[in-house]
Amino acid sequence: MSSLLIALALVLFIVLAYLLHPLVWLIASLCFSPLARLPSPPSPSFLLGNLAAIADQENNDVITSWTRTYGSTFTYRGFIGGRRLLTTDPTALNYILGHAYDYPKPEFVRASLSAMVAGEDGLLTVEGDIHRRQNQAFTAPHIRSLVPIFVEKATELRDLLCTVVDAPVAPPSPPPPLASRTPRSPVIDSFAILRSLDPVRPKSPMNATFLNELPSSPGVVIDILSYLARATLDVIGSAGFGYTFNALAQPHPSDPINGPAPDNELASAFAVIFETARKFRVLSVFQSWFPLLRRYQPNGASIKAAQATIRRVGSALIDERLEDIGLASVGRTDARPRDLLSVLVSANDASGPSALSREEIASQISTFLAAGHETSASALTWTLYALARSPQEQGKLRAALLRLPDDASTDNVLTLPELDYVVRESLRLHAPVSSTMRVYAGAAPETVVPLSRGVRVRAPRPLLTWHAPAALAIFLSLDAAFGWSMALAVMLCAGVWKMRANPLLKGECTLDPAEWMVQDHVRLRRGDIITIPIQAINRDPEVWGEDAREFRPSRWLQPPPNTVSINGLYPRTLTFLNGSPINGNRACIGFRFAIAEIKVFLCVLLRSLEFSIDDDIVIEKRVNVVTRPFVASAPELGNQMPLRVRRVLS
Ligand code: HEM
Repeated sequence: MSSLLIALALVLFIVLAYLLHPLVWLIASLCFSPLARLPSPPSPSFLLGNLAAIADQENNDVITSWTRTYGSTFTYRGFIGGRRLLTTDPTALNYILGHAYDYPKPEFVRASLSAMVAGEDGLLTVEGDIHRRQNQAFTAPHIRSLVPIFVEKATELRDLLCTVVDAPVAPPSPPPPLASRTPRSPVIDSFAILRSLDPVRPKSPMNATFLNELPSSPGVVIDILSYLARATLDVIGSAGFGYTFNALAQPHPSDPINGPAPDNELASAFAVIFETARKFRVLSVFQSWFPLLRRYQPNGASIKAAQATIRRVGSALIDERLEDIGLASVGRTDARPRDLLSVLVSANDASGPSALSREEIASQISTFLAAGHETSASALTWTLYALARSPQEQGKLRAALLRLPDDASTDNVLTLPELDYVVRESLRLHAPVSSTMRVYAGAAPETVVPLSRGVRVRAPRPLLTWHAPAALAIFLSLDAAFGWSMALAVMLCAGVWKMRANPLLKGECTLDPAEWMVQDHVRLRRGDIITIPIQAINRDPEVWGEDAREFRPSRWLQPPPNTVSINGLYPRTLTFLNGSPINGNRACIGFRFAIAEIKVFLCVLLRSLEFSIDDDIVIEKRVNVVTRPFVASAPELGNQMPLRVRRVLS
């Protein structure tokens, strides 16, 4: 009987240890991680630490205020007080991002991303060898050939907006029937297409045929985010995997951001997955620490159905690509832009050692969508917002775009300095992905990250102070008086009380210079989490000067010398993450795609349309994977960007 009890107790202990080991790890790291010696802002909540402030950093600018108080490297509190390193130090960032395989995304971030991309094999989530293989297969030499798709979709959007502006009360034309495959146009390397597609513009107010085009025309307020979200969904469908979502052609989608094109099965399936992955719930915080809880999904059945749809459609798309490759090998092919999936399938030597499996390729479809749809929509939305707030900059850019020659080539547009400066400035100021995370997972249990700006570290205290002998004396006298168990209980209570009063554990930082010393490196223990505040780094006044928060494209004519320290893929910003190719590079693989898409859309839209924003509208940001706008006075209406749109008079 007693051996049965012991066995049961052992099993119970093992189960409890398994369930609670993340908690034990967290408490141990609170005491033993070298991060415990770094300053930390006060934590307003025991359970969620500073997570709420971090989530709202775009509006409250909390990181700038913390860096002003604690320096460029410090910690903040996560779940039950767990410390996370936050650094804007350029040397530390280059080091961490440049050693990508020692600093992968934390496990809980990968788990939530793979839930979003409906698979564990997407480029966003895999690490190490698998990532290396996929990266080799995923090259971007075909981005230029995709430009006609961008032009086509931008033109469709412009025409749709013109229709709305011309007839504000009439709904746009009904959608054409949905098809699963994009009819692809031949490759055209000329922006002459823009001229031929420019809509007829009124010559003067006297000749204007539309009331809206008179100079006094108030224009029409349009939620530009919903239109851009649908346009970029169409773009990634066509250019990413040759699939027609026809989202732009949907006249009145009920929820264009979260649930576009409801009668399109793939769009509906993605809407289910993304909506679930995006919801911030306290449950998600617990799920990130206790993997067992991830088995519970509030709408598990619909997620499974959505994943099955994505797999089925993905598989059919791969079959089509393989068929195309077969036709091409016997010389039966036409000159049309090849979508990214085609490139991936044809670059995949199925018999070679680094071949991607069918599942790995299929995962890329959802990866392209997850990574390349809302990011581009967000970037375009914020660029139009910035231009709407700066009519002068908008006018300058439009004038440059209208000066482009009739036979302008793709290169003429993509390298136009005025357009380039606006895109750089907008992506610096409004990075669609405003932060990311890494975890130290190197071979050594502890490591050192170099810093250029230094870090304050609490000076070590001598191990043996008078406290230790005093505590021993008290324990012995309590033991003599009341027995060892009572003595132990009293000592434990006293210990907990003392720990609560400890500023280190309370999360307070008095910054008393006597207590702190400055180091040129920061120590990390395996498992320590690092937050990379992309947006805060892009706006760092130490790098960009005191006007870092202003939209001033001309700063790119001669960027401050300091900015070279930010080794971004898109130079001098971290918007697409790092540009360092050493030791595994986890920067944005779709960066050329995104830049070309944004530039083409701006070129097509701004030549014909003018954007402004009413003075009484205050826009704030909500960050959930991607940064989205909402109207401060009407947050219940969800994400939107109401801009006033008018036609441009020639
Ligand atoms: C303005 C638009 C975009 C922005 C700001 C952006 C930003 C980023 C960032 C910051 C990362 C790194 C995330 C991390 O490791 O924590 C990333 C990764 C990635 N992006 Fe983008 N992205 C954009 C558009 C695109 C597009 C259009 C595509 C595809 C067509 C794409 C595909 C990817 C992929 C596959 C990764 C994972 C790369 C890897 O881990 O090796 N992105 N992106």
